[in-house]
Amino acid sequence: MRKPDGKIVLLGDMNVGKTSLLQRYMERRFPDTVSTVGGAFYLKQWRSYNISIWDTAGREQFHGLGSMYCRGAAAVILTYDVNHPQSLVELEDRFLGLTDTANTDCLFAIVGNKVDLVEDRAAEAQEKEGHGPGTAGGGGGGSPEVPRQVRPEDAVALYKKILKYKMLDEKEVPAAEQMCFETSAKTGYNVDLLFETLFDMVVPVILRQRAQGPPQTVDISSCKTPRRTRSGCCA
Ligand SMILES: Nc1nc2c(ncn2[C@@H]2O[C@H](COP(=O)(O)OP(=O)(O)OP(=O)(O)O)[C@@H](O)[C@H]2O)c(=O)[nH]1
Ligand SMILES: [Mg+2]
Repeated sequence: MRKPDGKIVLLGDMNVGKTSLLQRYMERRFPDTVSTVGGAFYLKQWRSYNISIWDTAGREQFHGLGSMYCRGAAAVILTYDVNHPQSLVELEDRFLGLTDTANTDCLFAIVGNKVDLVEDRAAEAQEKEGHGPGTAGGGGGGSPEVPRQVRPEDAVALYKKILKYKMLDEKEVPAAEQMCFETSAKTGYNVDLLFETLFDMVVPVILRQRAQGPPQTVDISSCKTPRRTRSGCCA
């Protein structure tokens, strides 16, 4: 198997839908999932590049593994559930520190999943107000207020905090609006957009890394053969 050219890692609290997002993208379906143990990866060929996408466990007991999975990552997808504000807070408190082992030019995407549930609640609220589904788009009072738990602006604020934490200049990295997504693994909403936007962004990172060469490699062919001393040590 050819070594992957780049690595993308999904991080986030348990139950936010990391495995479901990856399965929706790779297998085009929304199967029942079990809580992930450790981690697993898929290989995706994108243009002429092999990209590994790592799914990690959100459960606290596997937390220590996170920084290992992030080692050398070209992009990290920080995932939360739009219906659970605490899952966004956890990204900053618990998961961001794990990305210290990623590449220095690692890209960050912030993904609010399960957006279909927001729409479900909106439909329920609409029904309660006496507008059946048949009246949808019929004007009148318009959509009722959606009982939204996490607003897109909250994700943008986190993205900006990440740039500060990483000491990155806002002008030199993709804009927050480009890197914050709302998705539904259940319906497939924005799932292709998320992964394919990242693949396109990761390719130049891979090319840059190749041009720079592997950072900590010693070229042994350029080393002189050591002279052996009588004691057997090298001089
Ligand atoms: N309604 C809805 N449910 C979802 C969505 N994505 C995932 N789920 C459900 O949420 C639950 C958890 O999904 P997983 O993909 O296993 O979550 P995870 O983040 O991988 O969880 P860990 O592996 O424990 O870290 C499952 O019951 C999924 O069916 C979504 O977009 N919409
Ligand atoms: Mg999982």
